[in-house]
Parts: sequence; C-alpha cells; structure tokens
Amino acid sequence: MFSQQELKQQAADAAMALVLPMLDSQAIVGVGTGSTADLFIDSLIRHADRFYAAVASSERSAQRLIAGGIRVVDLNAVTFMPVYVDGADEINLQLEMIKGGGGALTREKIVASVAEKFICIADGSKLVNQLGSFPLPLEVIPMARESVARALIALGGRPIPRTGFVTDNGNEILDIHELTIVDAKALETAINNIPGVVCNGLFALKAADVALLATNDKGVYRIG
Ligand SMILES: O=C(CO)[C@H](O)[C@H](O)COP(=O)(O)O
Repeated sequence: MFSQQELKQQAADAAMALVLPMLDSQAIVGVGTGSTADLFIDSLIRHADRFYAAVASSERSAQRLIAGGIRVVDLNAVTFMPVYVDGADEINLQLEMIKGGGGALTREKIVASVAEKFICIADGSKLVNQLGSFPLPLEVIPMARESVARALIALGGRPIPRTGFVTDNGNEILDIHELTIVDAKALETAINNIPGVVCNGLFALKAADVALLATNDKGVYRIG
C-alpha cells in the first residue's frame, strides 16, 4: 500500500512525463498551489533547463519556484502557455473540480484560463461521483461577506467564513457546506453572478483536460 504522499508523488511524476514533451527553451509553465502541486514544482526544479519560466497561482508557489531557481513571470507578460498543472479537492469523471482548499482559487482559475491544457494531479481519493462533499470555497470582497452568505443559504448551502485567512488578493474565503451540486456549470455561473463574489471554486465551465489520479489498485489512472 502506498501512502497518500507517495500517491501524490506518483501523480506529479506522471504529469512531468506528460509535460516534458511540451517544453522548449521559450516555454512558460503554469503552476498550481497545494501539497500535490508542490511535488510537481519540485520536479520542475529538477528540469529547470527544459523551459524558460513559470507562472504561479499563489505567492506560496512563487516562493517555492524562486527558491528552486525557477524564473517566475507575471501573467500579464504571457501570451502563450502550453500547460497548467494543479491539484484539486474533488474531481468527477467529467473532469469538473472543486478547488480552493488552499484559498488560491481565483489565481488558479485565471492562470488555468490562459493555458492550452489543464492537467489535474491528485491521489485517487479526490475522485467523486458527485461534487460537493468538500465545502465549496468562495473568494469574496470583505464588505460583501454577509450578503454573499445569505445568497448561498438561499441556494441551499451552509456558509462558514474561513477565519484568520486572507487571500493573496486581500479578500476573504467563505466555505460553503452542504450544497447539492447537480449541474456544476449552472451553479458556477449562478454563484459568479452574486455581487461581491470574486471567484468560486467550481471549475466546471472550464474543466480539466486531463486528470492523473494515482491509486493503489490501478496505478496512475488517466481520465481525458
Ligand atoms: O485548490 C487548491 C488550492 O487552492 C489545491 O489544488 C487543492 O486544495 C488540493 O490541494 P492538495 O494537493 O494539497 O490536496
């Protein structure tokens, strides 16, 4: 039996094998946030001579990349990014995800939107039939925390503010428990339309292109 950490490592290694042929001396790689993304960053650091630079989805990932000698560039300077690699809190067979457990959902969604291909890496426990057991993170403008919370209660959720946490953008996180997510794209759109919501952690309108899920029974299982 592999530990969860070993499974995350296997998923990160599988992503690196997929990404390497996409790289050249000009390539810019999009990098996510979290414990699985950290392992991918460590692998990127070992292949620093194979690409030009990275774009990070959080200050935390930027610091890890820089500490490893990787050039980190501003997304505004980037017109083409072949690939974005990141973890997920939940993913379904349609490659729709809940992300934002680490609070970096807004920058993650922005960087992912620029990339040609989103590769999701995770241990197999993140694969679900229906999204929503993991509380859905919302980044909200601080003055709108309570009005957004009321709107989410009306949608059937139970919002809990993530206390003592400020996003890289200076905003707050509401974690929405007990949402029934039947149509993830429709819910993502509906929540985006609530004034004060900066971003929600549903990645369904633009889902992942490929998932690499490391499991004990099937090895690294690829979807997409
Ligand atoms: O969305 C994220 C951070 O905002 C992460 O990708 C997600 O929380 C998964 O993290 P981990 O790889 O540590 O399980």
